[in-house]
Amino acid sequence: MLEIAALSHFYGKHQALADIALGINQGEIVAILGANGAGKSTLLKSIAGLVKPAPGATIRFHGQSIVEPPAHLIVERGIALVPEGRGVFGDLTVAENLQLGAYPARARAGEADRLAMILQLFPRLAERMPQAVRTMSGGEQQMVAIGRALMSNPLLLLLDEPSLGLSPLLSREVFRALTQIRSTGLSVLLVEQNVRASLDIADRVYLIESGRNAGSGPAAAMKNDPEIQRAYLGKARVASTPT
Ligand SMILES: Nc1ncnc2c1ncn2[C@@H]1O[C@H](COP(=O)(O)OP(=O)(O)OP(=O)(O)O)[C@@H](O)[C@H]1O
Repeated sequence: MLEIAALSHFYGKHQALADIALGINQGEIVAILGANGAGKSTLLKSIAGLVKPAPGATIRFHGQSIVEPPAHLIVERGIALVPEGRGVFGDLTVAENLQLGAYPARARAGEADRLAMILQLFPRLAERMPQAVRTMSGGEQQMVAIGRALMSNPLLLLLDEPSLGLSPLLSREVFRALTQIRSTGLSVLLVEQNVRASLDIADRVYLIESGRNAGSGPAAAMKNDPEIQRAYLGKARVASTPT
């Protein structure tokens, strides 16, 4: 459903992405792993139309190019970004934030059903519809942010560090929700510093180093890869020959 080739991006003279290639199929969770500054957020922003790729890039969604359209038209095609730091409106209530998510034309049909699905996904939001979002915990705010993105009726959800700053309990709730979202047929592109949890829920993984593709494969295989374990899961390298 999403195909990316030759994606580069420059911030002034600094090249944040260099020739990235990536694909996502319908109903998949794909995780992007990489060190701080590797270019993961820039990749998500490029897909969402918030930063423009260098000339020559291909980004196709359901066969149509999304390199040119502005961000609000990319939302209309069915791509929703939950940015790092969530981007919720703190002074507005949970209900108002969710309602704002339903602004695209594609979200008008079935809005009530979608809201019901989101409240089933995150029952604690149902209890707090009139509460101002700034008075909620970080995890609850993340649920609002994901719920608001889902209100736009997306086909692909882009998530930037959804578990950042959350307690282990709330992180688990968010990751469980992502697997439920996948079961409805949506695709998820996930950038996460919680590598273990993302390998547990992802179908496939791409590694990015200094803005370049550095490997990819099924999450299950990646979990057992000694290099991944050493670089991302904090496991010491085991000597291959006894001394
Ligand atoms: N607006 C900007 N202007 C200039 N340089 C930027 C800008 N945004 C990001 N960069 C630089 O581009 C590179 C990639 O940044 P990006 O935020 O995409 O990385 P990341 O992998 O998401 O990092 P992190 O895990 O720390 O969030 C970094 O070197 C960063 O300093």
